[in-house]
Amino acid sequence: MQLKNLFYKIPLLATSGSMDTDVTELTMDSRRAGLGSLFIAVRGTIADGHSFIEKAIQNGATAVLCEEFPTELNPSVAYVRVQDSARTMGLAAANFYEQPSRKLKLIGVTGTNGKTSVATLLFRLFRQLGYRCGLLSTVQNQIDEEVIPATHTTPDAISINQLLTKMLTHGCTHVFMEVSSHAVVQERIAGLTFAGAIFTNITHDHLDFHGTFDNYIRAKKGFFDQLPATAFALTNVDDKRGLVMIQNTAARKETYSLKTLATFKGKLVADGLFGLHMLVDEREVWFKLIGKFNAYNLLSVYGTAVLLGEDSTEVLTLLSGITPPPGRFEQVVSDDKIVGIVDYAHTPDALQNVLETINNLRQANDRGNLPQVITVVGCGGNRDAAKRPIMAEIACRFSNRVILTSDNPRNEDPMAILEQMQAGVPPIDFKKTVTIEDRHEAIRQAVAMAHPHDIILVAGKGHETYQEIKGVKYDFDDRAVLRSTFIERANH
Ligand SMILES: CC(=O)N[C@H]1[C@@H](OP(=O)(O)OP(=O)(O)OC[C@H]2O[C@@H](n3ccc(=O)[nH]c3=O)[C@H](O)[C@@H]2O)O[C@H](CO)[C@@H](O)[C@@H]1O[C@H](C)C(=O)N[C@@H](C)C(=O)N[C@H](CCC(=O)O)C(=O)O
Ligand SMILES: Nc1ncnc2c1ncn2[C@@H]1O[C@H](COP(=O)(O)OP(=O)(O)OP(=O)(O)O)[C@@H](O)[C@H]1O
Ligand SMILES: N[C@H](CCC[C@H](N)C(=O)O)C(=O)O
Ligand SMILES: [Mg+2]
Repeated sequence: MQLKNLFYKIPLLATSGSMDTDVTELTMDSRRAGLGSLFIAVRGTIADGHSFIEKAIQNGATAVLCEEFPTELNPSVAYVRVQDSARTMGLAAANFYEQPSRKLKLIGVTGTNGKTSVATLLFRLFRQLGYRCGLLSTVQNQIDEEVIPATHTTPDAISINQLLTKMLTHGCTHVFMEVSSHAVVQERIAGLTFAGAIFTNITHDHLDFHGTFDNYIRAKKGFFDQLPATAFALTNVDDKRGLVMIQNTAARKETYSLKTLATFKGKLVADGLFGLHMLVDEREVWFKLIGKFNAYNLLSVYGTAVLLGEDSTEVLTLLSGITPPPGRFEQVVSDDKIVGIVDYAHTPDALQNVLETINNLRQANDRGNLPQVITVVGCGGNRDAAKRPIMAEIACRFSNRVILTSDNPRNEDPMAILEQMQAGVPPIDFKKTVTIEDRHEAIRQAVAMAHPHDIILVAGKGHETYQEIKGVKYDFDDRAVLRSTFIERANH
């Protein structure tokens, strides 16, 4: 595609060289530039893409998109200067791939918790309704049957447009994607045309990246502010910030609630290990998902399907048979009936929700004793440090025993993270808390502490199959470790 077509309707500040230059691919990484590439220089959190312009040209880039021209311009290269190269990258990627998001129904899900759950439920529901669908999620990307590993919750703008194009080629009509707050701030969704957007909730997370809670709210709201008038914006009005999200959107405003009047109204009748018993728009339904938070997820999925024109009865019938995504309240039970629960709760709110759910589900034995709740939990390195003591305190408040351990320490010292967690343990709970850096050993100890019918919550990693330490991803799967430890126990 010629540069001038690539920048169709995109405001440019200056150009140098020929706008007829042919561009064969887009890249924001000089190491990936090849012959005919347009290299997009983005200012990142660690490096400044502008310092790699020369490298990209050496690797074959024939055009450069940047916010500042290099002091020396190469006469055989075309340069384009813009106000914001990350945003322009999104707009240009949409032009380059001929606006794939406009050719299908793209639904974005944002919120601190529940994005993967809602996007995956929608994907599964719409496949059962007979559509070919795409999914962009933390767990994996999917083009109908085909699974493509995910590196991010929301990929970069070039990858999104490439994936959408592939989805179109495979005949997909609906795509469900998670929109992380990082993605909004870094303009990974610029240039996409959404048919609908969903807000789940907002609580403490990622303050390392956003600085303040207000900035974090603004980031999420930024998604709704960008929506076109043709889209719908479906928000959870039971969340304190639910209405703030849609305050300035041009999209059609729709709401869901378990507590108050809303476009889609639900009521929780009962929840237990069987799942959820709800009234949805006055109709009685049983779902297989566990925990009150999933009542919200299901209601938003139902609302979205109805807003997309699906028959409400068929939607409820299909939804009642749907199972949760991997690593979300996933149960691994030992032969002697110790209940292991692996859950991706990695924020204070999610941890509290999942532990409250577990506490509500506990049933006393014949002698009137309640089973113990043993929680194994850690907090990620190079991520929000403020949540560490809070999560430790929550684990203590809702558990009989707590084992603090590692969860992707990344480039931080694992013991330093654990010390920050320990700072949140109230003195009264010192006795029931231990710290075991090695996650495998931590799970082993939890199993050793457990009696039949006790519940072991292993929180934070869910579907993850690795433990990331100093840039290396070691194989690690909470579910597999629980299973093998249960077998070891049975053999002793
Ligand atoms: C903090 C963060 O979001 N970082 C993302 C960001 O990287 P960055 O700003 O650090 O990039 P950088 O290393 O400073 O480099 C700046 C630019 O120079 C370029 N470069 C760099 C080196 C070189 O030799 N040549 C070159 O061209 C880079 O390609 C980049 O364009 O832009 C990159 C490209 O899009 C992302 O891969 C990267 O995600 C990192 C790996 C990451 O871990 N991100 C996490 C925090 C994240 O985004 N998480 C959210 C989910 C959160 C949630 O769900 O709760 C997500 O959407 O996944
Ligand atoms: N609607 C919800 N409200 C609160 N907590 C939830 C909700 N849905 C799921 N959770 C909890 O949060 C955890 C993560 O859920 P999920 O993976 O769906 O969230 P996410 O928003 O995709 O997370 P991430 O930011 O890592 O992509 C679940 O394992 C569960 O414990
Ligand atoms: N999408 C989140 C996932 C956190 C999962 C947890 N296991 C961790 O590594 O902190 C992030 O990248 O911050
Ligand atoms: Mg997710």
